[in-house]
Amino acid sequence: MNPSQHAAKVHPTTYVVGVALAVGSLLGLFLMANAADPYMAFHGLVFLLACITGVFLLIHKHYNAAPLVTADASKIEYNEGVVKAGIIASAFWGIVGFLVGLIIALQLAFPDLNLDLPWTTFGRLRPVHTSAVIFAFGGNVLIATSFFVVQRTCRARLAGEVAPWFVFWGYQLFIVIAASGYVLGVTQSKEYAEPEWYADLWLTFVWVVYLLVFLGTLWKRKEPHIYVANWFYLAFIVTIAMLHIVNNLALPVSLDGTKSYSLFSGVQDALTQWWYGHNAVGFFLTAGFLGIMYYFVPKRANRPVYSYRLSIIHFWSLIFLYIWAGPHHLHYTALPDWAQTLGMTFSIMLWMPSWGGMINGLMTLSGAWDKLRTDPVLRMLVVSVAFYGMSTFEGPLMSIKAVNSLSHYTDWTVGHVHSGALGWVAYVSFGAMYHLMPILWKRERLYSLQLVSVHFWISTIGIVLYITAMWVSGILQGLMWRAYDSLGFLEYSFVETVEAMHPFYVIRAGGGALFLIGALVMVYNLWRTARGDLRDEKGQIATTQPAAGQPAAAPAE
Ligand code: HEM
Ligand code: HEM
Ligand SMILES: [Cu+2]
Repeated sequence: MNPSQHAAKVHPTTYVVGVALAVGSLLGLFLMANAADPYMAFHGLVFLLACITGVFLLIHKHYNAAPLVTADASKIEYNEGVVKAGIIASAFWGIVGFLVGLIIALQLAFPDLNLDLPWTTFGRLRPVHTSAVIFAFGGNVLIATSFFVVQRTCRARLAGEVAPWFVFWGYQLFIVIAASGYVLGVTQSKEYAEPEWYADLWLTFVWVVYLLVFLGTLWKRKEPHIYVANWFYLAFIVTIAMLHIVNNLALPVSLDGTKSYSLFSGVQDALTQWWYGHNAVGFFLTAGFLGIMYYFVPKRANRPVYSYRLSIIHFWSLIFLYIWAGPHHLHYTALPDWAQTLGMTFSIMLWMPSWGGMINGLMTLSGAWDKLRTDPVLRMLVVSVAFYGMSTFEGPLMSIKAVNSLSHYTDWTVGHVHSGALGWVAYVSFGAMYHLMPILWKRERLYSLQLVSVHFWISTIGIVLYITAMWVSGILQGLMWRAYDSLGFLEYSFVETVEAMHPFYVIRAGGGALFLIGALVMVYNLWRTARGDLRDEKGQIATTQPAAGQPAAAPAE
């Protein structure tokens, strides 16, 4: 089959998607014209524009389709375009998310920065930050790496041609609708599940297609064995679908308005929400990123996984234990006491499988520790695993009711979150992005390993400033709240405790700024790599890739 023959043949799914996009455009137009509130009208417009763009992309793809069968039939043509798009989106949303994080950190230190406008207040920007970093940055990293890893480890091209692109663009549309909604004040007020019912429905649809693409690729595999990274990715995709659907069960007030009411109320609502919230940590921020660890750490170190048996044991115990630990977010609330104790017990047990994963990741470097000296990308990956170990030690500690009575509601929690988020999630993502960049853009190596080192050190100092400031401020805050004088009166008024936090909030913002600068250095390095530039690390002169025949610079890995 030659390219022209291929381009002439229209795959039936192309028609189906084309018709769906046309219907979607009409729906968007209808909502724009008939919405019950201006926010729905705006989101109708966004949906309309997205569908029209989709039609153009479909037509473009049809006429520019690359031939799927190459001269060498034994070579598998991996779908790398969508992985590339995912990496670019990750870099973009990462910068947005870190920047908004820095802005809200500055707002806590200097409240005037709320600007007295509804759209720019802390309350609206905070969910923009959490969703941008977790779902937009983290989500795109997970989609991109899972699409890459499942193809390579199954030795099969990604299932579907339009479907993976639908997952990618559909997910970006969800992010835009969610974030613009927050700024306008559209929220159902469930932490990490703020988007309203229509955005939730859209995400459900996109997510099911994601699951089908992933399963379809596993199905086509030429490798009899399913590599452990895929187990973690699959657990992440399936469980997130379940959590998302149950926690978002709600009744919209009308089909053309944004507002809805949750099906749950009172303590049932709280329990469902934190079953969701905790397992979003367990399956989005942990299982998914463990999938990344299990592929990229062995690859980068060029060593096999330390223990395959340990990976299976810790996989099953991790997913079994995580799902019960949610009540540790509801200590000393109206939740029955036995449920709180159950949550605490499972959280403490969770320490073991978590450290099983950490040990497996770290010990994979046995015999390759020297590479840490020369390869800053591997260093980033290893430090991420160490942070994973640290935050999964701190978590079980904080779940103990006596400890939680001090830590709950304080900045200690925020510090715990960011040692996991910055140290583990972001670092393992950066490592994977650095590793993938030269492979996807067919470059000999990264533009500059020295710049990776610069990124590593700037952001490590940033993380340390962030989490130490939060430990001190959190414990100080907790102690001030519970201090009584000799007559039994509270020692401090609330505003005094707020004032005491100020210096730590300034330090945290400084740490966040360093983290953001580090990420900007990374984006620069990735961009130069994509362009094909190489930095001569000694002479510091930028050159382009060496021509054929010329000796290539020695790769540092
Ligand atoms: C430049 C980097 C970052 C800065 C300056 C920053 C700053 C902040 C601030 C100021 C808050 C609000 C804390 C409060 O309400 O008291 C926050 C919350 C949060 N951030 Fe970040 N952040 C950064 C990066 C990240 C990343 C990379 C992630 C995840 C991958 C993340 C996840 C979260 C989460 C989950 C919360 C909610 C915490 C809670 O409710 O306890 N952040 N962040
Ligand atoms: C064994 C593992 C872990 C356990 C047992 C655990 C336990 C806890 C506990 C007890 C809290 C405080 C609840 C409260 O007082 O409100 C908490 C909060 C949190 N943890 Fe962990 N943690 C673990 C690992 C992680 C990791 C690896 C991450 C991130 C990648 C993470 C992200 C969070 C977030 C985002 C919150 C804040 C939720 C909120 O209030 O908005 N945790 N965790
Ligand atoms: Cu939790």
